[in-house]
Amino acid sequence: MSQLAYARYGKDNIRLYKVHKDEKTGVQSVVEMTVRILLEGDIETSYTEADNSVVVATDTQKQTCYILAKQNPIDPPELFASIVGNHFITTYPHIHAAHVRIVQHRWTRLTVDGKPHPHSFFRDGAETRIVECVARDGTPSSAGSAGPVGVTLKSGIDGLLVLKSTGSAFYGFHRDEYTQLPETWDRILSTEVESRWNWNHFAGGLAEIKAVAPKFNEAWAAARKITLDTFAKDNSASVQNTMYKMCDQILEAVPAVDSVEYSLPNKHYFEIDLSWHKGLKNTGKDAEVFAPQSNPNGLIQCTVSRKAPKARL
Ligand SMILES: O=c1[nH]c(=O)c2[nH]c(=O)[nH]c2[nH]1
Repeated sequence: MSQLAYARYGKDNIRLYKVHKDEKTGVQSVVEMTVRILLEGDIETSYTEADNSVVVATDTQKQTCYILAKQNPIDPPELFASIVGNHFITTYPHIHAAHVRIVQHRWTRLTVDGKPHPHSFFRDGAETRIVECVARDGTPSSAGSAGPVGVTLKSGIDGLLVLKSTGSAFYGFHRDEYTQLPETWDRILSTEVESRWNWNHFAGGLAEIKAVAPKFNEAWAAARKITLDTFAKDNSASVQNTMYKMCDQILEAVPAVDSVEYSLPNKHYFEIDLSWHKGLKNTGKDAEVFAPQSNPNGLIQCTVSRKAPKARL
């Protein structure tokens, strides 16, 4: 008659903050994140037969997250996500996969009287750092997905809002009887960056991830710098071309990453013709006052992977 085709459950929106206190210097460092844990495994009977004996309560998952945060570093978030995921698949024989998503929020150290303040921070924007981790013991779940043993990691950036007031063009695009958009050689370009970089699979699981842990912050810093520098410096022919250049450079900079994804809304700023008012010039090279648009917006996406090596004949 019916069968359970998909089943995952867990705790979402676990808010977590950890402070590191350097007793010698008095300098404190803070990390704040929001965690989602979803478990898969032999949990079908909890849905179909009201059998709660297979349920690791979502409250237990939340408590575990706090305990693991106390016992382990939570930075880099890729490592902490893997520690949490690994815990669930190694502690419970019937749990075969743990999906852990971390959103890390910004707390940037304040500069006061020209010096970094030892314990005060500010939120310098809505940008977040993202980690999506899947830890698997290799056993397929009764109602869920299957995948290789080990840990799969995806890292990224969300909510990084950028704008350039020139240095962007869009011309030469296909024209037909449906086309109204004029070509432009100078436009405003604004987007809210959503990017992801997919790490080579960690078949060695947590031990392998611990061994390369410093790479994750380096990769995040490189991806962020490449994104911002390319956005600023590229004489953009289109969102498509600029985002491809970003992907290409991240693949070059981080050898352990095998693909990079971007999803970029094109946040339009429309020129306003004010010539009806005393002949005011506000279009083309005279454009100064624009109308920012909320929607609709363009949405440009791509995934760029490494070229497969040529097959030998
Ligand atoms: O960079 C752009 N890419 C497009 O595909 C597109 N389409 C559009 O109307 N404006 C733009 N800009």
